[in-house]
Amino acid sequence: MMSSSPYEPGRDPLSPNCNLAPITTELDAQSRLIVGGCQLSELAECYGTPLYVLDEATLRAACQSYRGALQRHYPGPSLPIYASKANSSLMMSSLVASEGFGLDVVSAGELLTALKGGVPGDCIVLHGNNKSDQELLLAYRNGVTIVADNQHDLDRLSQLVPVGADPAKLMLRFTPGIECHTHEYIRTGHLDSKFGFDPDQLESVLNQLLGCRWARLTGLHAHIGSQIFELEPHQDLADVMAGALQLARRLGHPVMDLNVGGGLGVRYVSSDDPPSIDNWVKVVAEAVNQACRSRNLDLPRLMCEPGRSLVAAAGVTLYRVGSRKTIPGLRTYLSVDGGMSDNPRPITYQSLYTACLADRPLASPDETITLVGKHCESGDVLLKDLALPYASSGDVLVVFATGAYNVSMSSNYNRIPRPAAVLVHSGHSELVQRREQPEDLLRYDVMPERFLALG
Ligand SMILES: Cc1ncc(COP(=O)(O)O)c(C=O)c1O
Ligand SMILES: N[C@@H](CCCC[NH3+])C(=O)O
Repeated sequence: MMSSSPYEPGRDPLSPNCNLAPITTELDAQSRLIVGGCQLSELAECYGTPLYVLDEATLRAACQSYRGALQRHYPGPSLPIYASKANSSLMMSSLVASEGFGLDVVSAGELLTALKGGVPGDCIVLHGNNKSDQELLLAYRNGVTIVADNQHDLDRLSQLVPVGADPAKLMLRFTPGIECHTHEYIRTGHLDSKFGFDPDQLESVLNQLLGCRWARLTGLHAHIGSQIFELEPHQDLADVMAGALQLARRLGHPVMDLNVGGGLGVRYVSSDDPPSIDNWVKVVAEAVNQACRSRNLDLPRLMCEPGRSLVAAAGVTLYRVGSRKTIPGLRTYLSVDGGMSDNPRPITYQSLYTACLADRPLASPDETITLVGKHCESGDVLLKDLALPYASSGDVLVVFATGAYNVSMSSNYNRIPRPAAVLVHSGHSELVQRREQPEDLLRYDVMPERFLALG
């Protein structure tokens, strides 16, 4: 049996998305795993489990790779924007802002988190295919750019912006009609998508916005999907978007922003081999540059919206091993103290992960187990066919690359409290999200009075 250790020294520290583990991962003298200078099993002891751990150096390395690559490969202005749906918190908002990033939000909750985390309103864009009036107003009042996804957005905004007041800053999202290979739930660029205007509608929407006082069109947006390893669809997108930019300018909109979305994939298992951040940016930047030059267009400000590739590799989740059940000749189930409520990706997208024991990452495996959570659901499987040294109750197990779309998609299924999250850096750990307690889950329950009267 092969060891499934994610400890891969020497992989690309400049492109965290190409690594299984955070870039600061190392072993101590007893071959126990250390991340950000902190021993993982000590973090589990100190903060309890399940525990989300985020490595600050990995987060900053990913941000700096995007920024550096945009500056190197794109001759015009640029602004990377963090897609905060991947992992939204006050700390993340503050960290990406300090790295010169803007931020993309899709709800009032994410928007408040960005603003309170210190991201200036004019560096935030609001997405969403069904924005509420409250969300539109909160965005408008804070100078946030609103990405109009459909006619409903335009109709509502035209009512909400006070007559004579500053116009809302608007981008138009359209579906570019580009297919890519990823799970069907996370594809967005094909025509049969709930997001964005149909490309055939673009001209009439652009005409509709000409001369309107309540909106100023600043840019165009498209996003083709998530966890994509191919580069060609992004090149095709650049060409489609440059065509749309040409149309908008010809019709009289002095549009300066071109937002090509996110989508760069990450390495979850050793067979995954995504492009590096530098390569992705280079291909996108060159394609936009070339598509604009061939149409004689002044270069727009290039915006991109990475989510997963910025945070996935920075995160690991720590669990404690609990019960085991062996069905002779069939399978051994090993249970941990979390599961589909803290990581719904395996049950939602059949996503694969890599895991090992925190204190024995290099030990030879003794058995192949199925790693399951504690939820009342047979599909609550975190990893199938995981080769591990024999794990006893109480051992700390690490699942890698959980920084993206784990805490942000977590739930309280079975009334299980959400885990705490800590940030690690140079041997220090800081709490960035408190652990929920069972009592917290009752906070919004209301017992109807007539039930109380029944005693
Ligand atoms: C509009 C938009 N921008 C950016 C992203 C971020 O994508 P990713 O996490 O794949 O980089 C998404 C998610 O797919 C999205 O819907
Ligand atoms: N939640 C998805 C990605 C969705 C991207 C948002 N449009 C995932 O975990 O892969």
